[in-house]
Amino acid sequence: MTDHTEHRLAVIGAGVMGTNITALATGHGVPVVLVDVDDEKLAAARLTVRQKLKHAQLMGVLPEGRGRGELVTTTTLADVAEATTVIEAVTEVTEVKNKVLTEVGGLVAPGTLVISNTSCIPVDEMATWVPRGDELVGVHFMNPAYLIEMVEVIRGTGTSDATMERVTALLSVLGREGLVVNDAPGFVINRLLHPLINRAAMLVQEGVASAEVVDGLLEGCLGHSTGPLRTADLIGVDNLADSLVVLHERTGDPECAPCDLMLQLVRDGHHGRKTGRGFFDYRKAAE
Ligand SMILES: NC(=O)c1ccc[n+]([C@@H]2O[C@H](COP(=O)([O-])OP(=O)(O)OC[C@H]3O[C@@H](n4cnc5c(N)ncnc54)[C@H](O)[C@@H]3O)[C@@H](O)[C@H]2O)c1
Repeated sequence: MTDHTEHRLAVIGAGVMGTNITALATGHGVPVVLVDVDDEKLAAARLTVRQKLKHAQLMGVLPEGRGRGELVTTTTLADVAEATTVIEAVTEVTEVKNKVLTEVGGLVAPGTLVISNTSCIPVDEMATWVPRGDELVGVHFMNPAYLIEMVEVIRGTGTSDATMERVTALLSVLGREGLVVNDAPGFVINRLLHPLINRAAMLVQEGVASAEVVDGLLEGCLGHSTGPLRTADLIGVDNLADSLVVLHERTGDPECAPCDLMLQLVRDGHHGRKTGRGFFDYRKAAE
C-alpha cells in the first residue's frame, strides 16, 4: 500500500467529472494538475472544485490531518509528464479520447498509471491507442465522485497485475472501494443505466407520462434515490447522448440509440444541471 504523499495526479478534462475527481483527490491530500483545452472551463473549474471541497468538508467525507493537495490548472498537455497517474476525463467522443490518449502515451514515462474515466468505450479498444496498453485501466468514478465511495474498475484483457495493484493503491488513498469487472461496451453500470434513461426519455417523448411522473414512479415504487431523468440531468444530457452513441455503435442494440427528445435537448443547449435546464428546469432553484 502507498500513502497520499506518493501520488501526483494529472486529470485531463475539467468538466463535470474532471472537477469531481480533482475535488476528491485534492480533498485527500493528493496534488492535481488539471488540464483542459478551454481556459474558461479551467477558470470555472477552479471555482467548482472549491465549492465541491466545501461541500465535502460539510458532509464530513474528507480525511482528517492530511491538508489539501495543490491544484494547478493548465492548457498544456505536456504538463502531465511528471504525474504518477494520469486520469483521462475528456468528452465521450471516440476521436477526442483517441487523440488525447495517444498524446498522453507519448508524454508519460513507463510505470505511469493511465486511467480512463470513459462511460462506455472498451478498455481494450483504448489500449491500442497507447504504447503500453498493460498500464491502462478503466475507473468509472461515479458522480459526485467525492461522495460516492464505490467505483467500477474495468480490467482490459491486457491490463497487467502490476497495474491492478497500482490502481488499488490509488483508490485506497482516495478512500474509494473498487469492484472489478471485465471489459465490454458500457461495462456493467452504463450497459444497464443508459438504456434505462433512454427508455425513460422515450416514455416522455411518447406522452405516456411527464418527466416528473416517470421519475416519481421509479423513486416511489422502485426505490431509486434519484429518478432516471434527474440522473440524466446530473450526468449531462450531452454526455449521455454521446455515451449512448458509443454503446449503440458497439452493441447494435436499438435501445441504445439516443431518442429524439434527448437529441433535441442537446441541440437546444439544455444539457441538464450544468446549463440550468435539461429534462427539468433548475433555474428557479438557483435563484
Ligand atoms: N457526467 C457524468 O456523470 C459521468 C460519470 C462517469 C463518467 N463520465 C465520463 O467522464 C468523461 C468526462 O465527462 P464529463 O461529464 O465530465 O464531460 P464534460 O463535457 O462536462 O467535460 C469534458 C471536458 O473535456 C474537455 N476536453 C475536450 N477535449 C479535450 C482535449 N483534447 N484536451 C483536454 N480537455 C478536453 C472539455 O473542454 C470539457 O471541459 C466522459 O468520458 C464521460 O462519459 C461522466
